[in-house]
Amino acid sequence: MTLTEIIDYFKSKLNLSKFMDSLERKTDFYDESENGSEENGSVGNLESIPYFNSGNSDAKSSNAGRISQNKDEPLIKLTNVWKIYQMGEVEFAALKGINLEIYEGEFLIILGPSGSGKSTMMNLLGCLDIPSKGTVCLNSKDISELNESELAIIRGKMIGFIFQSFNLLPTLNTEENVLLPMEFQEEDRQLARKKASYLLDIVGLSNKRQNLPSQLSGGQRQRVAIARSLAVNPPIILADEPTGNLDTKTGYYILDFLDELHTREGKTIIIVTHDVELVRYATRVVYIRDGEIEKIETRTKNESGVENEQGTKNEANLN
Ligand SMILES: Nc1ncnc2c1ncn2[C@@H]1O[C@H](COP(=O)(O)OP(=O)(O)OP(=O)(O)O)[C@@H](O)[C@H]1O
Repeated sequence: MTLTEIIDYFKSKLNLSKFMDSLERKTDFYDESENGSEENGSVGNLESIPYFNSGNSDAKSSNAGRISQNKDEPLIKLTNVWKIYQMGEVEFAALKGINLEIYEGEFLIILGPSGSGKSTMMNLLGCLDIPSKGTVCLNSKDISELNESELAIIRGKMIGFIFQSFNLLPTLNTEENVLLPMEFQEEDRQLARKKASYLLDIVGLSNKRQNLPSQLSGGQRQRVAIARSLAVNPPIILADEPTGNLDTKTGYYILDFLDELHTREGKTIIIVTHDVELVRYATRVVYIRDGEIEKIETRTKNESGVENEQGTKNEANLN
């Protein structure tokens, strides 16, 4: 296949109208599952299972995946956060006194050059690491006070990760990679398979369920990673350079996809990137440099004009 053919293939598979249709079919899917479960009696109480139980095609108004009791409380709050790496005798401060509040429903881009501390920040936001100083609160819980298994549970339920390198398990096929987080959450196997099948349909990979990651293109791997990140219906999607290893066109399909998740599903999307082009998707952009926040801008999506935190309309400095 030539590159153009691959892109055309993605276009046909990952088109937004199909995605919309899939979302709208969500209720039907759920109803079918529920009926099925009644017939065979093998599936548990579906009302307790997120993602497919909105019962309303307007997922945003359905509280699907909602975690904050109070929408005015930040979902994630960083207070005077420092991350200091120890290299023998030498200390290096990768983050220096970061204060940031992230609210449910934001599409936040954390933008900075190489070495500015983006991945360090992502690790803290995703509860993959704890700060050296200061506090990171997720849904008003200080993550430093949680033990490793509590952190793992919180991560599993609340955050879907999309990594630049996809982080798929090479020995598992497409479907098994998507099933993995559901297995960690000990979901019913039969329902998990239905969800995996549905998610692979959404991302246009139903015909690749048996393929190993090595038998997929970069864009397809990233779509598996997205399906996997959605498996447990996390309210937050955290992506580290999600388009970093993709060609431009495929990258935009992935971003449009995340954009739909934000708009249609009300997901909180957080992307760390060095790519200034991505700010067009953001409702807020946090610029970081040398471990510090340089400035924060509030944006109206898809407009070049932006507002800063004080509400003053500026032109974004895109350089
Ligand atoms: N484990 C570590 N030990 C020591 N220094 C580290 C460690 N991890 C990161 N650093 C340093 O912290 C700084 C920030 O690193 P980080 O990976 O967060 O940057 P980044 O903005 O994600 O960079 P890139 O875009 O190149 O991935 C860098 O100077 C890096 O060298």
